[in-house]
Amino acid sequence: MSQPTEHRNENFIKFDQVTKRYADGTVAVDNLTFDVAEGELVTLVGPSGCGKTTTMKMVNRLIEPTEGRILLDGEDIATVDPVVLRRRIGYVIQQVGLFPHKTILENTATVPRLLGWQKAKGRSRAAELLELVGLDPSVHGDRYPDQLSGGQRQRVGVARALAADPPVLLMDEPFGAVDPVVREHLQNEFLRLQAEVRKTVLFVTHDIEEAVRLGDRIAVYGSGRIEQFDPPAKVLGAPATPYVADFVGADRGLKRLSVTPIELDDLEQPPLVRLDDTLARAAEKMAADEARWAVVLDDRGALHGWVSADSVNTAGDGTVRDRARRMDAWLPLGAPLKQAFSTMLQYDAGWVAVEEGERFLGVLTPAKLHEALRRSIDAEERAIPRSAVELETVTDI
Ligand SMILES: Nc1ncnc2c1ncn2[C@@H]1O[C@H](COP(=O)(O)OP(=O)(O)OP(=O)(O)O)[C@@H](O)[C@H]1O
Repeated sequence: MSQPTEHRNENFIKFDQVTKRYADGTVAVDNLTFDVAEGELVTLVGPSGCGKTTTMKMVNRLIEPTEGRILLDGEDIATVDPVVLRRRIGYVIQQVGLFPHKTILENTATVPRLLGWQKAKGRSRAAELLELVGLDPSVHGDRYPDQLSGGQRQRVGVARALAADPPVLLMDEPFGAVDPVVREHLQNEFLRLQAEVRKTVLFVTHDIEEAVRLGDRIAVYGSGRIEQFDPPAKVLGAPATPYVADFVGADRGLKRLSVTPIELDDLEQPPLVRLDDTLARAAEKMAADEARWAVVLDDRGALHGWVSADSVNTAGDGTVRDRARRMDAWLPLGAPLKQAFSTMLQYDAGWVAVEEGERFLGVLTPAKLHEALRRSIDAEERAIPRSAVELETVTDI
């Protein structure tokens, strides 16, 4: 199902000077030009009435442009029969529109059945899809839509849109009607799913947090126009216009936490001791670094926990194993800073260990996290690597 990225078409969906003027004269979309790469997830974000839905519905020809062309994989969609076109495009909307008198399995198999698949093949494909979106077909498959929660119904909507394996997905506020906790859950699941199926996705939302979390790139809409079309970190770090800065909000520094990865240069290197080291040896290492604690690694070099200088100094003979405390707060390199921050809070810890595979790389402290965030903003504005940013002052927390 996945597309080989090396052959990725950089303009899989192409908007070429597209304008939509409704009969009453409203210009919903004004001379829009942008490209979406194959396998890319682009979020369209902006206030109500700015033209996001109109943009999206022109792709599956529910709305026809007044001027300009839209190309899908090089083909002008105006020349394609809309019914044929829509088979290549999955469509997920907020009010999922499941058939109330059909079971979940039958609902999911709707498109394969329309395409003339055998019933058994359609059902097995539907079961596969339900599993993919996190619903157990043996539990939920024979239920009816009103026997599912709102979040579960949205998942069925996604499964149904994927059923005929279309290369393109259009999603119009698909998670807009569920509460924030369920929404975050659905977003994470959708990201996991997208990593697997690699569809080319246009995703409409009015929620900047959602746009940032999901998009490979974000199109920030003003009235009928795109004000900025960039990756999330760039939109947050270097808003192209005062309008975008205002739209992404004063707390954009905070939002950046979720799109800024932990890098090797962000890590501190506390003294390292092994479980089998003697306490005397551990005390020596910490004294040499004037450190109040050391990270404890197990025999394989993976994180075991930590040991404090106090507990080592006051002990007699023995090994670190006797005094070490377990520490489960660790993250992989590249995890977002936001995850590091919430892990620190969850474990009430002054640091988190960062690993690659099972190899311990160093620790991230609150001061380093703050520094990484400041560097990333500066780096984005000046288009230089984060490690190249010189900070004038670094606040110790
Ligand atoms: N059929 C129509 N006739 C006239 N004007 C329309 C029609 N459909 C939409 N519009 C207008 O076009 C503009 C863009 O609408 P659109 O639905 O694309 O916006 P949107 O960004 O998706 O908004 P929302 O987030 O509220 O769904 C709005 O001013 C809207 O009132």
